[in-house]
Amino acid sequence: MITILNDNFSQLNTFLHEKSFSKIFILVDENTHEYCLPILLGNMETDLGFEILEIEAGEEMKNIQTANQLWEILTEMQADRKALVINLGGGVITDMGGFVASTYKRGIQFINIPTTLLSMCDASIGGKTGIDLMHYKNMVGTFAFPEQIFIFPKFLETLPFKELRSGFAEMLKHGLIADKNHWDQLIQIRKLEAETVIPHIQTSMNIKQDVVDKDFHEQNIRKTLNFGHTIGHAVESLCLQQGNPILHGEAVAMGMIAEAHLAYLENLISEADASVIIENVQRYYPYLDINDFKDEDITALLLNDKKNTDRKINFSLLSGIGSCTYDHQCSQENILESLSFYRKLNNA
Ligand SMILES: NC(=O)c1ccc[n+]([C@@H]2O[C@H](COP(=O)([O-])OP(=O)(O)OC[C@H]3O[C@@H](n4cnc5c(N)ncnc54)[C@H](O)[C@@H]3O)[C@@H](O)[C@H]2O)c1
Ligand SMILES: O=C(O)C(=O)C[C@@H](O)[C@H](O)[C@H](O)COP(=O)(O)O
Ligand SMILES: [Zn+2]
Repeated sequence: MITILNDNFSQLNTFLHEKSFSKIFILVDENTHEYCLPILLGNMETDLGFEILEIEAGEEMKNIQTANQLWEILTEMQADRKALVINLGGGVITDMGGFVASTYKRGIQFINIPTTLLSMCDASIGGKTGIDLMHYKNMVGTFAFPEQIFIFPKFLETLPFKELRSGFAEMLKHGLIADKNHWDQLIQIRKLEAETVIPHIQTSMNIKQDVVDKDFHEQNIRKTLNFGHTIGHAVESLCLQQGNPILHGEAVAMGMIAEAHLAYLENLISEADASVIIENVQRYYPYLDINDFKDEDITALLLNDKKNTDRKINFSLLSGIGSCTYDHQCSQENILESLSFYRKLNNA
């Protein structure tokens, strides 16, 4: 269940009061420790004891070493099966905290309190938890629902612009795959800031939740939430491998541009729709230089995508603005042409 919190966090307090947890473990990174934890602790009313678990910020921390440290700390602190993990942070924290909680002692309960735009609209919802393996994105993980998701949009007031823009990419994706009206509303936004995006969070969350409700384990329609991610994750992985990580939403924005062109090449959308999508995504995101990446290296990562079957790359591609297909296999020629198209945008 998703709840938008009042200023005094009363719904969270009721939740903590009604359940019989033994202890609370609050997972934060260094930034959510500084900016969000004081707000949570200032409003949280409970007799339960709590501990703060802090990790460094960033995608590079979303790995087995961090998970192992957290499992060890929970063990040393004698967290039992009635302990509650509160994930207070962005997608790295909700992915990591959900993964650690859903595997520790074969699963303890956790809640998500997302603090980035990306985690409010996307990562905190839907129960995908996980960590990266080497530079491969989200290769190890679980499907595990949080007990609750509590949204407090005012957390966005301290979020850096680049992070806000990263989350906006997933919102644009939600519009493109499922709701043209949402897309149309979003592209009216001239200046990305907390104030201009907050009114659109609820719609974006609902789109994600609706898709997940229909297909929790990603057997069919949930694959549409991966639009932009087949190429986007490959590029994000290569940047991670080089020790030069980019933000997830930046990779998704790049991936949506390349995959919009790919949908056109595969005769799924018109050239006019592809142009509208590409031009609008470009308005928000600076060009991401992929010239250092060879086609073979990108293709090798595409061949490891989680949506693949029988060694075939299954794309989730738009069939219009507001609709999306999945399990679409493209010609190798068109895949390479979509990368080449993206590279040329630099000089356009
Ligand atoms: N599970 C899913 O369904 C899902 C969906 C989308 C993305 N993801 C994953 O989410 C991750 C990206 O999430 P993200 O963009 O939230 O990144 P993130 O968790 O790294 O947070 C971004 C940055 O913002 C800081 N921050 C967070 N809240 C803040 C606040 N209120 N004020 C100031 N600083 C704050 C963080 O410390 C961090 O430096 C990726 O690993 C991606 O793969 C998962
Ligand atoms: O929830 C989903 O399903 C998504 O695909 C949402 C994506 O935005 C998100 O990045 C997700 O973590 C990608 O999942 P993956 O299975 O491709 O790793
Ligand atoms: Zn994503």
